[in-house]
Amino acid sequence: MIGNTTEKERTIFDHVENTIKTEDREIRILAKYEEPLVVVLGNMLSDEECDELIEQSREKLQRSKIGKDRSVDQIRTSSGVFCEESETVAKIEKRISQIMNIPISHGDGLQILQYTPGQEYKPHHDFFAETSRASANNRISTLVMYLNDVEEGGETTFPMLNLSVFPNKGTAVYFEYFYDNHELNDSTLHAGTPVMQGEKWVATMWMRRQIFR
Ligand SMILES: O=C(O)CCC(=O)C(=O)O
Ligand SMILES: [Fe+2]
Repeated sequence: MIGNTTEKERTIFDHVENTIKTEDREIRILAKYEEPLVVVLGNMLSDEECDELIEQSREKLQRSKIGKDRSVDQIRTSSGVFCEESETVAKIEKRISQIMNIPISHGDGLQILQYTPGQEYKPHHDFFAETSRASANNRISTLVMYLNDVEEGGETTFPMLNLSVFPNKGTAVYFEYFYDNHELNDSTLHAGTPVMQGEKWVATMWMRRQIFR
């Protein structure tokens, strides 16, 4: 029914069964929130892949902290680094592209974040405000992959949906915000709550509407 505002919005993520068969891995759909679409995915990454991404990035984070003024960002207190290309990264990116249903050339690149106790990512949107230059090729969807188990804290919360996703090694949360209804986009507001104990590592892929790299 075209023009009927109660009609469900079209989604990018078009997987219907409980399993997504990518070229090299079977991903499980564990939970779904319908509008806006938020999907919790199991078996996204192997333990070895998670460990490799963490180890690669730990060294780079240490290097990037030297000499850089560690100015305090009020919104995001974690440390982040973009992955360098490697065989593992290429394999994971191919899988991500099949899950997110968008060519990987639309991606920002794989960003690794590390949170130590007390660190957090305050509520934010992943898309850019219409007034910003970056919005010319805005982000439309996100995949956050959990690279380790967190002892306490560090949930990804969606405060407008009253939804919390707990970090579990190898699982992921997907959400999208390219809807015609801007209220749906706005309701993808999300946060990484403070880590209470242990470390939290995530890998994030943001996809753009058009080719980005
Ligand atoms: O760490 C999290 O749980 C959320 C990360 C996030 O929001 C992002 O990378 O855009
Ligand atoms: Fe985010």
